[in-house]
Amino acid sequence: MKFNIFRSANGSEGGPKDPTDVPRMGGQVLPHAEAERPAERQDVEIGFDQPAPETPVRPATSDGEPMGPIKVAARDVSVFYGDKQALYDVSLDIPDKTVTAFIGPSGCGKSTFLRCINRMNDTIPIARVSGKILIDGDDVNTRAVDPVLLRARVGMVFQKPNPFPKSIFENVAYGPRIHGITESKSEMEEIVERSLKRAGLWEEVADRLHQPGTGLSGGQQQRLVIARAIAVEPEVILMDEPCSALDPIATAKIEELIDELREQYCIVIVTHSMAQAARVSQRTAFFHMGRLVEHGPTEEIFTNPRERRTLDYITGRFG
Ligand SMILES: Nc1ncnc2c1ncn2[C@@H]1O[C@H](COP(=O)(O)OP(=O)(O)OP(=O)(O)O)[C@@H](O)[C@H]1O
Repeated sequence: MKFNIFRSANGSEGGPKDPTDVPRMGGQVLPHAEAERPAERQDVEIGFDQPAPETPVRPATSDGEPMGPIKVAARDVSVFYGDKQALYDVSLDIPDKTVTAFIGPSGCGKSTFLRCINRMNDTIPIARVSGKILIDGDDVNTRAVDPVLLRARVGMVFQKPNPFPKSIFENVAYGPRIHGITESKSEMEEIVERSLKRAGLWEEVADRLHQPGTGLSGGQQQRLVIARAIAVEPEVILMDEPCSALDPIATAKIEELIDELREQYCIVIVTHSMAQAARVSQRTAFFHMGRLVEHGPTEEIFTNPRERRTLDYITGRFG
């Protein structure tokens, strides 16, 4: 099922049922003040006469492994926090069915750019975004797009696992229920089972679905959060340092899962770990001081970067 992220002409949403009584973003419950911020704040009118990029299948890796068509296209994206500019004219094509890693020193704008993709920057009162983010050619920064529906289409996984204080079952069923994906009990059970299986968690929780999600280990909680995101059938999954709070074994499981999920989704991961970027991604984008310095097949970025700054960063000279 593909969500229609656009509001209908009368202002109601064009997608599935979207109750406004439960503020949430990327599957995460939000304080009301944040969730109720007007969606229109970020609308931008910037000249953009380039069409959405063509979507040929082209190599993702230097040895020619194919990648999917372009899913997310960013054009001249800048972000300001008050008077301070955090991101400068970032243009980047992000392919489908591929893992793209964002790397760069602390404060270079990786998370800021990630949050542009599902309009999470809307939740930061002083943030202002200009430029275009297109998903399958649709500009996400227009009045017509409902950010809540957008965030179902573009799921997000955070650094710290954030299951709801509900049962394992309810954590996963929550999204499909509020989006009106199904009202049938048996269908919901199927969705929950399928999502937990895809997230590699089913075997570990099948016999305790009605126990609290918060009772799971950190790594299991992170896979539960991924199952929750998957349950609403997103097209893009954004991960902001998803393993930084996990031990090496839990990290390995999440990395394995990311590798499996890329067959189906466009995945973008922010990571501080160069080794992780090398292990899980096929494409890498290197940011420095708010600018996208270079991007390309991960292997090329790590073995033969074009820019001196990239070389210095990956060899540990700064960062
Ligand atoms: N909510 C905010 N309010 C004000 N400034 C912010 C906010 N979020 C980020 N910034 C600033 O924007 C810049 C980019 O921050 P961002 O978090 O995107 O970088 P990052 O590369 O993801 O860093 P890290 O790797 O440390 O998470 C930094 O200078 C940061 O201080």
